[in-house]
Amino acid sequence: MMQIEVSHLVKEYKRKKNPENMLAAVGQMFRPKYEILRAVNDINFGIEKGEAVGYVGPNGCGKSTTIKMLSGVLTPTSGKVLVGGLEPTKNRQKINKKTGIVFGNRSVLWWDVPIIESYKVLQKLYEIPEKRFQENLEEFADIIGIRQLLGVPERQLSLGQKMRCNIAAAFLHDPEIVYLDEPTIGLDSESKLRIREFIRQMNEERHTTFIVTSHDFQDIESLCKRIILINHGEVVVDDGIQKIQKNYQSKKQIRFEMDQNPWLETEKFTMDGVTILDKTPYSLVLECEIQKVDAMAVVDQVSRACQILDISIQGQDIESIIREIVTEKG
Ligand SMILES: Nc1ncnc2c1ncn2[C@@H]1O[C@H](COP(=O)(O)OP(=O)(O)OP(=O)(O)O)[C@@H](O)[C@H]1O
Repeated sequence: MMQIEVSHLVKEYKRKKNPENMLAAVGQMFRPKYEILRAVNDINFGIEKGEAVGYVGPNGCGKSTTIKMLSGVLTPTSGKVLVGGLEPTKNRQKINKKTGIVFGNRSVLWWDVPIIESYKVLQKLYEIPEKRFQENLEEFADIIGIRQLLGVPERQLSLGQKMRCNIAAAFLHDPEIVYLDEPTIGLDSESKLRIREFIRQMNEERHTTFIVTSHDFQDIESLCKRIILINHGEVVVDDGIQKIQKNYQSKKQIRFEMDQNPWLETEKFTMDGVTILDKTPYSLVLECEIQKVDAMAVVDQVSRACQILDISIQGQDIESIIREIVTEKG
């Protein structure tokens, strides 16, 4: 059995129609008109225990709506969600104990009491045995770097410190599944790295399942092996990152170091499907369309015109592949 099972999931929101003009706006005050927005439209996927999945897509595509249904905050309009075999909306307490949620732009800690006091409140709320609480605290303190922060109220912490304390808070009750919503948004690179390292460790050592929604593809690439791409409330791609990179790649970059650059004065490369991205007297960076031209044929062409000193070939990064898929299908 999958740990998370989503089948034919649909969520519709009923919302007031935006008036087209002033007159309509006045009319709306007396007799409001509503429209139905289908934010999630027949979504299906399964996630196994211990998987780390990137749940990505453009603004407003339905990511948060899905996560809210997985955590039991929202009831689906139709379709089914099962988390550990339970329907989240009907088992809120059990689901809460199994899961943790981290919002990059929201805190679950109290503003003006020391972090440790907030943690103790969570300990009571989640009924965490004292021994386990202390063990977790001890383990997290160094990995995510919060030892010195435990006695400080949240209001005195920097954004990065605050976020690290919030992440640790989400793991105190040994959740089996953790939803991360933009976990590193707005953070400095040191905090980003620390947070990613901590999450990776939880995934590897405790087999915690992760669903990560983030617009930062470094989060996704460093944490997840699989991506579910959503657009307009539907799953567009659901596959391993490496497979997506292999199957959807449309371009490659080739960088040459050379004794002298024969294309220095020209704007165009001599082969169809190849564009010059950058050039100096001793280097040339080309972009090749995979469908049109073979990278080795390009290397061959360059080697006829000059002496190549070094070559590196780079595939497209996952962010630009995802962007292309969204533009093509959207
Ligand atoms: N409470 C609500 N009432 C009405 N419409 C809503 C509500 N919440 C979300 N929506 C709409 O549903 C759609 C999906 O929103 P959702 O928040 O799930 O997107 P998202 O993928 O999480 O976006 P983002 O990347 O910007 O966080 C959007 O068009 C949004 O305007």
